[in-house]
Amino acid sequence: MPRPAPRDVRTVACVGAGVIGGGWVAHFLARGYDVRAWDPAPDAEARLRRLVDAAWPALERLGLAPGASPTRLTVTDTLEEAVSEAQFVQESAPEKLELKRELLAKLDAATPAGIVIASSTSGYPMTDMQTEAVTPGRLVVGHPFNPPYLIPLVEVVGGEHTDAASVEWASRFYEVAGKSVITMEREVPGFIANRLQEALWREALHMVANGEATVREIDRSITEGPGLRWAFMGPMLTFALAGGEGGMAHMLDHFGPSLKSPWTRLDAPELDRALYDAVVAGCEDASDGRTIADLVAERDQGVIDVLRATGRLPGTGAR
Ligand SMILES: NC(=O)C1=CN([C@@H]2O[C@H](COP(=O)(O)OP(=O)(O)OC[C@H]3O[C@@H](n4cnc5c(N)ncnc54)[C@H](O)[C@@H]3O)[C@@H](O)[C@H]2O)C=CC1
Ligand SMILES: C[N+](C)(C)CC(=O)CC(=O)[O-]
Repeated sequence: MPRPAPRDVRTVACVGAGVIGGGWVAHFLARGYDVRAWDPAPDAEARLRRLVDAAWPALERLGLAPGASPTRLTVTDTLEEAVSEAQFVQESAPEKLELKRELLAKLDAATPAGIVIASSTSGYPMTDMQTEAVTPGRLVVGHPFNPPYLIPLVEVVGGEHTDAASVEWASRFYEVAGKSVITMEREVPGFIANRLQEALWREALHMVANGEATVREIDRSITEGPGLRWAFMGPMLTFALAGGEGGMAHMLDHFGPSLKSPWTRLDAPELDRALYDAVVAGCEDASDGRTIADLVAERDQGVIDVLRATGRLPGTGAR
């Protein structure tokens, strides 16, 4: 099967169907693709269909592509059946390097020649994952954000043995499929957004471990503060405005020295039992009795509201 033009893709395979694989399945179904999914867990199909059913009301509110339907999902018994007729493959298996290496090699062997295979990895460079594949030139990273059916961004990057044409094809395909793409020129562990998120997360864990802030305060500090700005203006331009009429130059002259202040801690905290328990208990407390399903519905509505308010609601994806 030759590599189709991105616009001509009709069938997508999703391998690994947990939180992210399931989210990709929901996204591709809503965009009008036929989706073939495989996951080795015995309860995977029931879990996946529950996830799609829970996401569908939000996707209907956003607007479905013509012909989009959950009935266009086929869950297969084997990996080979999932990918044998796929025109694009999205891998979303657990974040374990050896597992990713073996799985990507299996996918490479089972997927028709030339078809692009993307990994959802949240941090491994493709160079480290493509070591066992016979044709690594078509393997790319396509890093999504949870839930992939609502958050537009995908970070796309190849490894040392990836063809530039595969990276370009994947970027174009994701755009056709309704995503907002950053195509990275070079590999950076954690890509762009996770490198930033992890810095914030690391400091949050330090604060919980040291009793400096509660989970609830940490979350409010973002949702009532910088998070409101970040939904439409990133941290760079936001800080340029901190320099008043002098813009970023004045901001750097004024606040640059504070980069060396003790707020910036470079080492990750030890994730020991006490910190683990404090973070889990803090999240339970901050949930105020809401279940995970309640929080998912609340998050989905919140993301839709923000996209709508900032004029970024995606189109229905008619191709
Ligand atoms: N959870 C998140 O917020 C995000 C996760 N990711 C990435 O997505 C990938 C999947 O993560 P999650 O969905 O969170 O994990 P998950 O644990 O929810 O799902 C993983 C799924 O993979 C299945 N699986 C296990 N072994 C497998 C194999 N050999 N082949 C295929 N599937 C297999 C499991 O049965 C499970 O359903 C990881 O690479 C992760 O780094 C990326 C962005 C966000
Ligand atoms: C927690 N995580 C590192 C797996 C998160 C991501 O990779 C992206 C996201 O959804 O924030």
